[in-house]
Amino acid sequence: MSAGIGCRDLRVHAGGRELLSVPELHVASGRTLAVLGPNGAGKSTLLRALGLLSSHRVSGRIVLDGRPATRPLMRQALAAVLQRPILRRGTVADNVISGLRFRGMSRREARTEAWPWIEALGLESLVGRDARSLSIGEAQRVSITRALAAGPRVLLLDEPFSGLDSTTRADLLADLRAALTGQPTATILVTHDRQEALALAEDTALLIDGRIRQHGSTAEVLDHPSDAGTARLLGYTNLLPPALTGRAHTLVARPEHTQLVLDPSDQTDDVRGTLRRTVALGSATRVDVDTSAGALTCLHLGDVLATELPPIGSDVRVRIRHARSLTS
Ligand SMILES: Nc1ncnc2c1ncn2[C@@H]1O[C@H](COP(=O)(O)OP(=O)(O)OP(=O)(O)O)[C@@H](O)[C@H]1O
Repeated sequence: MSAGIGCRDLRVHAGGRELLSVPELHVASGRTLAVLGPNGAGKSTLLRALGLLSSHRVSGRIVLDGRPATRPLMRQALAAVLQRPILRRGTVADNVISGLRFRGMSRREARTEAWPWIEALGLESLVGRDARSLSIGEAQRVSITRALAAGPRVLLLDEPFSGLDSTTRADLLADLRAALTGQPTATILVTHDRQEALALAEDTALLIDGRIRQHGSTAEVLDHPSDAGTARLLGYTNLLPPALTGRAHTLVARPEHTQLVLDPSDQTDDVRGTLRRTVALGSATRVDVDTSAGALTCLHLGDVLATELPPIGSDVRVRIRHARSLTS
């Protein structure tokens, strides 16, 4: 294997059961992999095992830059950012340079080395602030800057954006992506949010029940669910079996691609069902429809006036504007 981090035949056991089984995975230096999965899928278990940080029973090989990974090698190579930022006492600057100081650099050298990262992550105005006075978004920005300033060969990110509001999260993701570009760092982001995968990672692996179910370029993986489990994870929550569509395979569709037909003169052959409920979501209206083969969720973007919608219990037609075919 080339520069980066990877594993072969990785298995993790705890509490008498297998939590994870990954035959092979490699993240090359300079690339970012998102590990996307639902709660309990084993994402953190995988991250900790790869970083030699696991307290569970782990078997298999972890490879770092083409060599079997050892704890001392990994300690030198690795930086990690967790869901909750853990900052030391002192200023923001003290925190950002702490990784470099730990590696024996003088304070002055460490500040010079860290400054481009402070600029890249937009922390100039906060450097003198007491780290304990920061908001969670600012604190997470500091812990990411600290990790980057240490010049890691491997960066492990365990849901670091999940506690942030959507604007803070989008800004930090964009800044981090720009900061990582051109760096010789293999980055792994654990997340349950496909938008984060899209914003940060060139590659994505879908992890469900401790197994990687799909792996490839992020755009490809997010738009090509292979089975009902991965379809759900990727937001294709409407399942349309052949009985409903007359097609050879089950189709899956996102709610935003599924709409009620509101114009009675539009007579295209659509899926038929009964309107169960409507929910105003502000910028969109959700409409739930019961069909002979299960429920469908429609999402009408923009304002749909209540008067435009048929009454609850009406027979309705549902149009699927974009669907994927499941072959397994
Ligand atoms: N010591 C343990 N003994 C038994 N099972 C465990 C132990 N530690 C973790 N698990 C189980 O391992 C599975 C994977 O946990 P893990 O934290 O890796 O999932 P995750 O994908 O990171 O989930 P989340 O998104 O909720 O953080 C879970 O079902 C969890 O209950």
